[in-house]
Amino acid sequence: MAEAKKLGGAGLRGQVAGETALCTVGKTGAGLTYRGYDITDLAENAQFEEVAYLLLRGKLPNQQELDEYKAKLQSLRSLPDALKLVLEQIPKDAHPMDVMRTGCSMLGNLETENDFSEQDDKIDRMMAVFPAIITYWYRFAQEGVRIDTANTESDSIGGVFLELLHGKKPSELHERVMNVSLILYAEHEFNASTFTARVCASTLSDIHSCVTGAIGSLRGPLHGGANEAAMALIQKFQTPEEAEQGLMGMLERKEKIMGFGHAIYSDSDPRNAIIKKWSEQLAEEVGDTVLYPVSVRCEEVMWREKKLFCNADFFHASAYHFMGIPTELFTPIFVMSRVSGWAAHVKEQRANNRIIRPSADYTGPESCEWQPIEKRA
Ligand SMILES: CC(=O)SCCNC(=O)CCNC(=O)[C@H](O)C(C)(C)COP(=O)(O)OP(=O)(O)OC[C@H]1O[C@@H](n2cnc3c(N)ncnc32)[C@H](O)[C@@H]1OP(=O)(O)O
Ligand SMILES: O=C([O-])CC(=O)C(=O)O
Repeated sequence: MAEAKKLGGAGLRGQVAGETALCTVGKTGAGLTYRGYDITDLAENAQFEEVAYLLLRGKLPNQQELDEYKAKLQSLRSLPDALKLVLEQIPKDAHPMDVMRTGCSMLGNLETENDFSEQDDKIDRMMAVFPAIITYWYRFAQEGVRIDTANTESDSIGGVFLELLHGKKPSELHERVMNVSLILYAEHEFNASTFTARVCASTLSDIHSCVTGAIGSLRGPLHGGANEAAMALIQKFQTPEEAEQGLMGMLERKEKIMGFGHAIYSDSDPRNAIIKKWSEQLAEEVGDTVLYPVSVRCEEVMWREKKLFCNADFFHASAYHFMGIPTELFTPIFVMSRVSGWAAHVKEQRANNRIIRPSADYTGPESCEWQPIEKRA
């Protein structure tokens, strides 16, 4: 087992900023658990809804609880007319993460959380309606159609997303891969977007504000946006040899390679092996002879040259692409999943709250003398 990564320096790295019972990340150099369950077991055996229930309600559901939870989510999939109207106003070339942010914020105006006793219902509603928000806007902006988001054959969040996006029930394989992907992305301790949510929660703000802020943090290419950036990278190359040459040049120019490295893991991200396996299977299904081999070569080169490994985002890029998902929708899928983790953290923060307010080392000027405006340079 690898040594734990040496943590220090800027970015609050290595500093404990609170407690959580939700997740461990890289505890022995690798490894990821949600409430004590290993990510590999969850990805192999669970439905995403079971994992969301585990995070949000504190235990794995029994069959009746799972059926009731899924039925509840199914009943909450329709969009309010006022939200549809807002989505229809958003430019067709907007970034879908901005659409998610606006959609979540508008939902908070229409269905405001007035009291924390309402938190579970508000969270269930967000879980149910996020796939509807993004696909309603996308299909309206791209095709001018107004889809009925409440009416689907699929009953899983991943299946509903694919069905609303493509206008037909997905294959079993695609629904399964979406399910695995949503499980892998659901929770990751005090990552940047979750910490954003917790800081917001610590002021006793409402759940929609916490999640809207978290969406903004997830959008950046150093965090969730890396899956889109990884797609842009691998699409540049036609062969593994071209990829090798391209990467060597980027490394020489000291460019960041998106989808590689991690703030906590030292030598692997346990989510990578899982999604890589599914990406390979999807590559076989679509007869791909370019993107998957290019991705594998990128992985080899980065490890050989820099000891940098693929994080969760890298093989998600090819996997999503093989399922016909447009690149700009990759990070919104992360939102559809991570809302479960964010919301679980908000609940945890609220249950034992103190406002999060660290200190800073001051580096500015000392004791300046006041200058009237006419005397200033
Ligand atoms: C789901 C997720 O959010 S996973 C993360 C997704 N983000 C990405 O894939 C973006 C690319 N990766 C990165 O930018 C970084 O690895 C981060 C943001 C994930 C972690 O950042 P840090 O904790 O600061 O990384 P770390 O301390 O390990 O960096 C060590 C060195 O490796 C370099 N490095 C780290 N990742 C990369 C990379 N992907 N490409 C090139 N160089 C890198 C750093 O620049 C640093 O070099 P330096 O010492 O010369 O400055
Ligand atoms: O933990 C992190 O810093 C980033 C990450 O992998 C995640 O949020 O899934």
